[in-house]
Amino acid sequence: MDPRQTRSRGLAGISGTKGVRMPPKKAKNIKYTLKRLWDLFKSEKKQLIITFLMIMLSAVLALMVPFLIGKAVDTMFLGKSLVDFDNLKIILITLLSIYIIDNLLVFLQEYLVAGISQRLVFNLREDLFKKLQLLPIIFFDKNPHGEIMSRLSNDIDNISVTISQTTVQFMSSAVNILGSLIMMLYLSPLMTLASMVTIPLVYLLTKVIAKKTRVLFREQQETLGQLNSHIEETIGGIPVIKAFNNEGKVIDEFIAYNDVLRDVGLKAQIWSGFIMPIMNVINNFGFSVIAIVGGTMAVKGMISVGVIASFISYSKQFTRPLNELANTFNTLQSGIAGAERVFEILDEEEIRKDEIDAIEKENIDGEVEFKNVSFEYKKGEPVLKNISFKVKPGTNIALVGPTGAGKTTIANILTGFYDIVAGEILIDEINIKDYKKDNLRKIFGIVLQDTYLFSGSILENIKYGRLEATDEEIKEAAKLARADDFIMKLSNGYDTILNEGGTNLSQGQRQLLAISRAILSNPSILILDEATSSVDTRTELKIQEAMANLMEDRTTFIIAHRLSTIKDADIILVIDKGQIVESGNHDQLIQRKGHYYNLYMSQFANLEG
Ligand SMILES: Nc1ncnc2c1ncn2[C@@H]1O[C@H](COP(=O)(O)OP(=O)(O)OP(=O)(O)O)[C@@H](O)[C@H]1O
Repeated sequence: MDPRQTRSRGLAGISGTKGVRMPPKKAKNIKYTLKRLWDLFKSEKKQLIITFLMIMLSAVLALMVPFLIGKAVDTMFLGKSLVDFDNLKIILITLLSIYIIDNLLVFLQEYLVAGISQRLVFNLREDLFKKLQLLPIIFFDKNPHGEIMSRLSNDIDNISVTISQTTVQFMSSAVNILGSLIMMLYLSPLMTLASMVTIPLVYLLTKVIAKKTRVLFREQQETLGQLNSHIEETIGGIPVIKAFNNEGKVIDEFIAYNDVLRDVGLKAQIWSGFIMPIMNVINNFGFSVIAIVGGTMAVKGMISVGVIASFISYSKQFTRPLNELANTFNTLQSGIAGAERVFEILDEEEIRKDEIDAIEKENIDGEVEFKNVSFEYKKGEPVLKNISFKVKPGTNIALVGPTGAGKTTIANILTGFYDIVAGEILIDEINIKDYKKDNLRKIFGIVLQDTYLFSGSILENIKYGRLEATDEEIKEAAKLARADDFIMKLSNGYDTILNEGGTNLSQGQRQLLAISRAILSNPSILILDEATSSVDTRTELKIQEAMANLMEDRTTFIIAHRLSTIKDADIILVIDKGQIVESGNHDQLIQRKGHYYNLYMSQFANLEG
């Protein structure tokens, strides 16, 4: 069976090149990929050696078959009218035993290789998933999530199929080719020479087709990744798609990706499908040459008919693995394409490891200083320029400024989620780079506008703030966060199961849970992204009370949208185009009649009672 057909289930067999954005094709380093794949096999050395020994035994048995067939034929051509039945009986029983043992060995080989392949991809899958946890957030900004998932599922699947189908194939083909060649040479060097005429043809054909299919298989996997990320994005954005009546648009986009996938898939299959028919033609040509040479030799009395029969069998045993190897090469191309994509992620740069002398500080006061900090998400596109400020522990800092100014970015780099390009960020006079990563994470509590909640109970979701917290501590935190009221009104209370993303709660409720989480984690520095969307006044009041509880005695950065929050802040940093354009408290800034004054007049003045 063609191994590629087993893989073409579901979406995994589609692709093409028109209409849809395709990444530029780079010439990949096949040797490097093969070496990495080979390294994976090292842990399975013992099993591989056992498999190889079985394959050798299988091959020796298989090599005896044509020889015995030749002998059986010759029992009938003894020059007398009688057939040598005694001898024939022994030969036939031997042949039967060989067939049985050979098939048993084949079964055992398959069994062993299935184990090897499953263990290898099990490890690879685990390595890849662990790697994802070690990658910086910027990696996930750059790579669509559906595409990453595609590598974890489809590409790993491809590698698994390739390993299980090619390992035995390569070993047995090599042994069989060598063995039959020896037997052919032993039977008739002249006929062996004649049967070799086709080998350069086979070599050329494999090379040309493999080159073509490797590119196509890679293209196919890439398009599949794009299709998956389109699906993922579409499912995630269903409410928006429906609200704006954009079903037709996303369907059209899907069809475009699907078209491309079908075209590339088709091309890959057609090219790899060329191999077998062309091989058959070449083989038949080879057999004709052998028949002519062998026939002539038999007529001249140089060899017996039995030898010709044996020879033809051996030459079949010689060309069959050669054909299979050519075919396996295609499966290998698809596996290599998958492996390249998996290794690409495994080779991504991880978040820096803790230095040996990384600092661990138990009690953080919460003093924060930015010294000439610059930052860019994309090289050459600065988002923050030369930011400097210093705040004492317990200060309440409001970040204000037009949309896109860089307020969220300041929070992002403070937590160490992104590495800065220049300058220093200090917490309690220690550079955040010098802290142990775990320590740094514990310093911060973050409450974003759009809280991420996982599928699971409310209790588990709050517990995310501090995994070792007891149920009592969790409930205490929820009470302080004013979330307890609404939780108790739910039919299952704290055990209520949330959907992925917490979509069965209101936005206000989600934010109260986020505050509960932050209270539970008891951080030294808080980062709050105030919600812009309006919630009902009662919930709003609760959120404000909860936030006030949370902010008490902590250094707090608030990406502020409400006038009351801004007015209460100890310091307002006015950010514009990635720079601090003004700082001070509300009264000072109003008096200055600068940026803040203008912002205040345009956004808030009419709100004041
Ligand atoms: N993950 C990212 N990758 C690349 N660019 C980004 C990323 N996040 C933000 N930016 C860019 O950085 C700039 C600052 O964005 P930031 O989110 O910090 O603004 P903001 O002041 O918080 O805006 P808002 O008030 O709308 O939330 C914007 O131009 C934005 O396009």
